[in-house]
Amino acid sequence: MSGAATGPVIQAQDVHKSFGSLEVLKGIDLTVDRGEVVCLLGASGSGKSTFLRCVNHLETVDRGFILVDGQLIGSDLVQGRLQQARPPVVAERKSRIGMVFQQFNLFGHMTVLENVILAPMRVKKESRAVAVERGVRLLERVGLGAKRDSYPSHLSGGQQQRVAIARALAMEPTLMLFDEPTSALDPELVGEVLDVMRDLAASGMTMVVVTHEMGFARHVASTAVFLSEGRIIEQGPPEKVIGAPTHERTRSFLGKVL
Ligand SMILES: Nc1ncnc2c1ncn2[C@@H]1O[C@H](COP(=O)(O)OP(=O)(O)OP(=O)(O)O)[C@@H](O)[C@H]1O
Repeated sequence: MSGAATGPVIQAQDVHKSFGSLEVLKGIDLTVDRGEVVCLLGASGSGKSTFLRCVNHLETVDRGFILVDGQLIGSDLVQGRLQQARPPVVAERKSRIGMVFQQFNLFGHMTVLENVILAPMRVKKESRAVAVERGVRLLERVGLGAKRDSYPSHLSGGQQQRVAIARALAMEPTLMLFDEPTSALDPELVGEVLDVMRDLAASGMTMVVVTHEMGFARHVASTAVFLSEGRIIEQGPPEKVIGAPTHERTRSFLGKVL
C-alpha cells in the first residue's frame, strides 16, 4: 500500500467545519504520528466528535484538509481546488480506518463471529475461510473467543463493545478512532473495554480517542489534546495537559471531571 509505512498517519491542517451558522471547528492543526495514542479532551460541544468524523470522512470539511497516510480519503477542498476521489478509492482508503462509537451497532440477527467477518468479506472480498480465521483470532484477543456463536443480545454492553472493537480490527486498519467508547456502559463494564484499548495501544496501533476517562488519557495516551469551542487550546504530554494545565478553560473542565 503506497505511502502507508512512513510519515504521519494523520495530518490535519486548518480544518474548519460549520453546521449552518454554527462554526464547530475553527482551524484545527493536528499531526498524529505512527504508533501515537492521542486523547481528545474537552467540554461537551467543543467539536471532538465532529473532528473525528471528519477524519473518517463521515463529514466533509469546509476548509483545510485532512490526510490519512498521506492521502485524502474522499473529496476535500485543497488550496481552493476540489479534489474528488473515485468511490472504489474512497472505500479502499476508508478501510484503513477503524472506528468505534459510543453505540455498538452490531447486527442483532447475526452471531458475534458473523458480525466480525462481514466487512472483510463484503468490502475486501476475502474468502470466508480467511475472514473466519482472523475473526476467531480477534475475538480471542478481546477475550470473547467462547462467545463467537452467541448473538449480541446475549452479551453485556462491555462485551458488545469489545466485539465492535474486534469488528473494526478485522479490516486491518492502520488507524483506530474511538468516540467515547465507554460512555454508554455501566461503570463496572468500563474497565474491560479500557483493558482491550490499552493492549491495542501497547501493540503499537495509532489511536485517536475521544474520552472523559482521565485515567486512560493520563496513563495510556502519548499526547493529550484539549479542545475548546472548536480550537485546540492545549496539547502535549498528558501529565502536563491533565496534571498541570496551563489554560484556564482546561483547568475549569478538568476540575469538573477529575
Ligand atoms: N450533524 C450536525 N448538525 C448540526 N449540528 C451538529 C451536528 N453535529 C454536531 N453538531 C453540533 O456541533 C457542536 C459540536 O458537536 P460535537 O459532537 O463535535 O461535540 P463534542 O465535543 O464531541 O461533544 P460531546 O462530548 O457532548 O460529544 C455541538 O453544538 C453539536 O450540537
